[in-house]
Amino acid sequence: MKKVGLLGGTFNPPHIGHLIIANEVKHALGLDEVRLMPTSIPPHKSNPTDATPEQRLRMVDLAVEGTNGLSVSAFEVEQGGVSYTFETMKRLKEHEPGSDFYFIIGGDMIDILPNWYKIEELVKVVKFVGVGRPGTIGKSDFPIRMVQIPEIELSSTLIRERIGSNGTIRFLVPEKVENFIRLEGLYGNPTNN
Ligand SMILES: Nc1ncnc2c1ncn2[C@@H]1O[C@H](COP(=O)(O)OP(=O)(O)OP(=O)(O)O)[C@@H](O)[C@H]1O
Ligand SMILES: O=C(O)c1ccc[n+]([C@@H]2O[C@H](COP(=O)([O-])O)[C@@H](O)[C@H]2O)c1
Repeated sequence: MKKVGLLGGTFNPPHIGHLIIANEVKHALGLDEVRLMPTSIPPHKSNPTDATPEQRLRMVDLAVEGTNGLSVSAFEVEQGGVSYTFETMKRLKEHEPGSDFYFIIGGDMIDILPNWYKIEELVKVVKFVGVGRPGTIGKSDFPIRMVQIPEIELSSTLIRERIGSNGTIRFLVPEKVENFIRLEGLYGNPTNN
């Protein structure tokens, strides 16, 4: 079986924290690849109005460009609607019966896992892999394999706030993502710092 990691997220925008997580888990668990998979409509947060699903997908594409073993999955964006992980995994497993999926989540998601759609059934069809995140508890009664990573206090929220206040986002997002944000004029005032 091919060992495939999935890092689902809103990626509004993707930041280096996402890349660190994906790469650390890939190496720690010896996965064949990790796919970053942007949601269409995220289930547990308000639907972003500042970037379209296609723009978020494009930014993830740029973020993984040239990386070894990291790629992007357009599966949820193409499906449309609310991206419930249970539904996604059911369909993905049908598409790829030869793959074993590892769904990667950060501490904030671990904390709200009991509220996920059909979680009791979901934990039976997918292996959850957890990573710590500053400011979260990151513990669960559900089976989650924890991977130790160098934790980073970085979020898409911080990136959006920095751009909005004309602050620097240099090194916090891949250079190509920053260029795209500026070109498209996303998140308010594109920074020149
Ligand atoms: N700094 C981080 N440390 C650990 N996990 C993270 C980090 N940033 C994001 N994640 C995890 O990556 C996945 C996708 O995150 P998402 O795209 O929602 O980014 P975010 O930074 O949490 O966004 P926002 O600030 O808009 O809520 C989630 O499982 C989240 O827990
Ligand atoms: O299926 C659910 O109920 C569910 C609830 C919250 C989050 N998720 C998934 O977890 C991933 C990270 O979510 P988010 O909100 O941090 O972008 C993303 O792939 C979501 O679809 C899934």
